Amino acid sequence: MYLEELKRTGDFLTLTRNNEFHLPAEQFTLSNGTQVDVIDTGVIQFTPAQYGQKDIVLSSAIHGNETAPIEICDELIQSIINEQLELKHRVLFIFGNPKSINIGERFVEENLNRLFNGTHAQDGVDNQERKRAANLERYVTDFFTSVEDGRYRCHYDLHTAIRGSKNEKFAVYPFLHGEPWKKSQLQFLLACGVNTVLMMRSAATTFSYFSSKQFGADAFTVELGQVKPFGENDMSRFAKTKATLIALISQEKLDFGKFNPDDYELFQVHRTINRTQEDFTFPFPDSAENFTGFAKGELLATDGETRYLAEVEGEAIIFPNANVALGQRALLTVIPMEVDERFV
Ligand SMILES: O=C(O)CCC(=O)N[C@@H](CCC(=O)O)C(=O)O
Ligand SMILES: [Zn+2]
Repeated sequence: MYLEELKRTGDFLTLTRNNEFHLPAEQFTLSNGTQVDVIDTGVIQFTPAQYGQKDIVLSSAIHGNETAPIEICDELIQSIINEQLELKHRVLFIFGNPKSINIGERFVEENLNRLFNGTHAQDGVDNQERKRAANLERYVTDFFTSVEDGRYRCHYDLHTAIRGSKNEKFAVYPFLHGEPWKKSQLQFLLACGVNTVLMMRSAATTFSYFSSKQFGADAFTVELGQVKPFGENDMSRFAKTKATLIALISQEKLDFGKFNPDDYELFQVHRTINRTQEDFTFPFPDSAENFTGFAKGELLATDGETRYLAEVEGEAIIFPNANVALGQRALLTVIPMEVDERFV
């Protein structure tokens, strides 16, 4: 039904926004031999006739108001369908939460990025975001497992942060359960304009953790700047990211040259502070940026009767959000770390 329009315009984002919850699967082949599979609303897979060793997932709009990554992926999808960009590898694009894009909000009923790794099936709750998390898990599983074993897998889940950040772009490296972090991934992120990486130290319910844990994918949550409405993003700030993503999907191999540890600012998570009480506050204003450091003993947050004080000099705040649901993460704190033997 919708195929002729999609073939003509390549505008999968509009098609997705016009079908908030479901789109019937369809398939067609580009004249360059790439097979296009629309799997559901917001989910489209490209399979070149002769594909290389990489299986690549690029997701955006897991939070609907984080528009810059949506615009980047929209442009990439259009150039693939319009045949200006030819792929070397299998690629799955995902616009996570179409309805939340349309209402310009982080989520509709429940934060989609807290529902992966099976959390969508817990507590007897049912809503569209839970259904979507279950479906997205299934689509990613099919994408990674419908080809032979032993292929290279990666998943970049693209976001923007609610607050400004001292380090404008940064990535979250999901907990690897003791496996080493990869210098080549730091190099890829640097080429995307992301020199700052946070190492998580525990399991999570995020999309990137799901792909990392379940499929051994090189997976990251990538924060590309601050949340802005459509049309207000300065796309020149994402030029390196877009160029590197294009290189990833259209070139056999990427060459980053020699690894230099001085190119990076690395942090490890010091602790996670959850909101457990209605009365949860921060002592700092909404203008306080991610990566702001606090002196040892300074107040970081108050959760009911509990006062959280900085435990180490320079403990820095990431993603402070006093409005999260009870039981959810309201703040991460991080401390600097160096490249050492745990990186390969
Ligand atoms: O700026 C904020 O407060 C949140 C930005 C955002 O959506 N971040 C992700 C990070 C996911 C991760 O920890 O890997 C999120 O909170 O879901
Ligand atoms: Zn987000």
